[in-house]
Amino acid sequence: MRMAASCSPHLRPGARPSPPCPAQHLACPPLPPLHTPRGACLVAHATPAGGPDGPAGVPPAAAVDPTGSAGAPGPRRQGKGGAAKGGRGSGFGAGGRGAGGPRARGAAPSEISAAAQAEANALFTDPGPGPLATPRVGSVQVANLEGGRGRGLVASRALAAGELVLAVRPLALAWDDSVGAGAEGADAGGDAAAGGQALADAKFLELQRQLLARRYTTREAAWMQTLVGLPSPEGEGEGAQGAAARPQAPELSAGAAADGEPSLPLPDRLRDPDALADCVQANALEPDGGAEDEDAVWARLAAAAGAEAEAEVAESGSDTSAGALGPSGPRLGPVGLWPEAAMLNHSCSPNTVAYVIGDTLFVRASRKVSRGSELTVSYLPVGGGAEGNAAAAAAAAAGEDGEEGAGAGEGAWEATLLSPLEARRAALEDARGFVCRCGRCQAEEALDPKLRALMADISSATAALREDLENAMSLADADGSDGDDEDEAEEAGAAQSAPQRRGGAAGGAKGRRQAATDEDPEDEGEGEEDGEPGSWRQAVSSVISRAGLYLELMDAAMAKLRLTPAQQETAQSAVVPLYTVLWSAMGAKGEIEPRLAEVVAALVGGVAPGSADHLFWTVVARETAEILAAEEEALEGGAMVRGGGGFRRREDDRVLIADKACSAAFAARYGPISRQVYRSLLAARRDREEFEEEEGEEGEAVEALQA
Ligand SMILES: C[S@@+](CC[C@H](N)C(=O)[O-])C[C@H]1O[C@@H](n2cnc3c(N)ncnc32)[C@H](O)[C@@H]1O
Repeated sequence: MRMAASCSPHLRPGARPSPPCPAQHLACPPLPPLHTPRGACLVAHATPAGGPDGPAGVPPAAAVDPTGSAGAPGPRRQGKGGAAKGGRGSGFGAGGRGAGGPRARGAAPSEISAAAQAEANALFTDPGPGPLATPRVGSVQVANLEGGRGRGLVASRALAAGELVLAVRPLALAWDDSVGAGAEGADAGGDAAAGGQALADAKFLELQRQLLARRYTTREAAWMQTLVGLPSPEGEGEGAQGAAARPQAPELSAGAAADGEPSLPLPDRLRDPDALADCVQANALEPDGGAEDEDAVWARLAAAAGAEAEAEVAESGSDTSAGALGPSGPRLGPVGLWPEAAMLNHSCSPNTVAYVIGDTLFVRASRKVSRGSELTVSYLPVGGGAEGNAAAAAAAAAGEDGEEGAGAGEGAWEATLLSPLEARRAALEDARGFVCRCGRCQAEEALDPKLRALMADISSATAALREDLENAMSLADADGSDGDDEDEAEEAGAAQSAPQRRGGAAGGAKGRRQAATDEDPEDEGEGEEDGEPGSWRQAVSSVISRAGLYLELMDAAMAKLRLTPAQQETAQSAVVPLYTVLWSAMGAKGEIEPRLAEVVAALVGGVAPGSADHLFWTVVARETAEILAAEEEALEGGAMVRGGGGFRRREDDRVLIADKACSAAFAARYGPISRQVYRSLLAARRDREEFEEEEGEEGEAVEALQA
């Protein structure tokens, strides 16, 4: 069933209502069957505890031997196939109720919750190294898994979304800026993909150099002994037999302080260059988001600046330790070897999120995980449009083209979690030498071949549509600079939000708010909608129409089939990139479809909850809902609905729902942060976006003057 397509109002306080939408108006795309008028899935699209891999890809507790010795495989637990009660989004209210949260024997739940919240808040409010200084290991252990995946991390008790799994230090860590030569290579020739590969290669070499050069404690050396390498071309070493023969991993503990002096060299088996390269390739992790965690870094810098100001007022001249974070925001492109995290296997629908702050890798459960279930991380980027934002913003600040910046950061991976099965498998096989057998891959493998073919078609069509949209926007820029159609081009520029200009697929709400405010009601005639043949507006409209047609096709194909929830989710995630192109195209025309942002947020959150991309889209959906509410209020005071013992405006409900989804995404990534911290993170994001846009405009003005 499809929700009634709604028209995209032109958002401008005081504007007249948009004309009714003609039935065939493809700017109002069919939304996926998951998002029916029931709509509940937008905030609580349930996934079985432990994520989609719970029933399909993770051995049941009986098949996991938490002592580390291989156990006889037990019967596979079947997923219920239905929606788990209180799925994602329902377990974390602001203030960290944390029903399944940490419980220490004898301690009252409220005290634990307060402690968990204080710890989560400290990451954003403590000006010093605080939460970064002490490595920690949550309720997890290494276990031998069935299915040729070797060892993995399993939950030693039920975990709530947002619970800390690991906060650990690396044995080697490289950044974009730590490989000057590689970065130069990346710039050379202007080929973003080749540049991205050169940069990735330089960082992998840098990791090997660091591992060879450093000294190890006994425990660190034991970790290095146990890490796997890539399977040999002859197929020896890894796979089912190799997996059974892997040495037992050292105790998973944060007791690094008791390790003694690092005095040992790299273990002999890794002094062979091929073995070392294979080990790094199999175990290095590129944390989520393509940069140091942006929210945490900016919040910690602000906290440090506040502390410094206070100290100055008190004339104490105290050291705030802010220098450890670097003076200018997040560092880009981390890739590192965190040995404890190297026990995490990959899933295309992971149940943890891993991000880096300073050199500490934080891994948090991003869904509920049942006791004995495997914890998984994604080795692939999410691909929802948020990756590379920091890179592109930095490039823009340095006066470079944001899109190239993003491309350079992403070039190493050709597939993302939002690519179809074949592309994900090929990428993992190429880069990591294994065939992914996660729950999502298995669900997708079992899909009707015709549906899979359509998903593949849509994936290639999306790339073409994205290119067409980029060309249309260049046309708009050219029109503007020619002075022929300056207002339109300006509007198009404003309608593309900062993330979109940076090369992300998304158009944020703020840009459209700007476009809507700038728009003159008298300019709204149908004739101007699509412009003259060959105009950028017509090209954008064509992108919207074609995207709409593909969505219709997908909708029709899915309606014919009886899909399990896991199959439905994986099929729909394949159209997310198409939705993001559609969103950008509509944004370019100053149009807004709030359901579209909600759907993308929900689908990205279904695949990779707590990821930078998930947060990004929930923020966009929330801002969009706010804009809509403001618009409704300006127009007519808003439609009133009964509820909560009185009447409320319907649009306020939409804001509440979007806010709930957004705060759940933040809680999945950062733990049970307080409402106050959540709000300040949102405000800081908005400030940064505005600042970056201003910087961009200033940069353009300077360029124009220079020209
Ligand atoms: C970083 S290690 C993870 C820990 C590893 N299982 C071990 O025993 O050391 C990466 C290796 O785990 C295996 N692996 C990880 N995710 C997998 C998946 N989804 N499907 C199959 N094998 C996987 C592959 O052999 C891969 O090279």
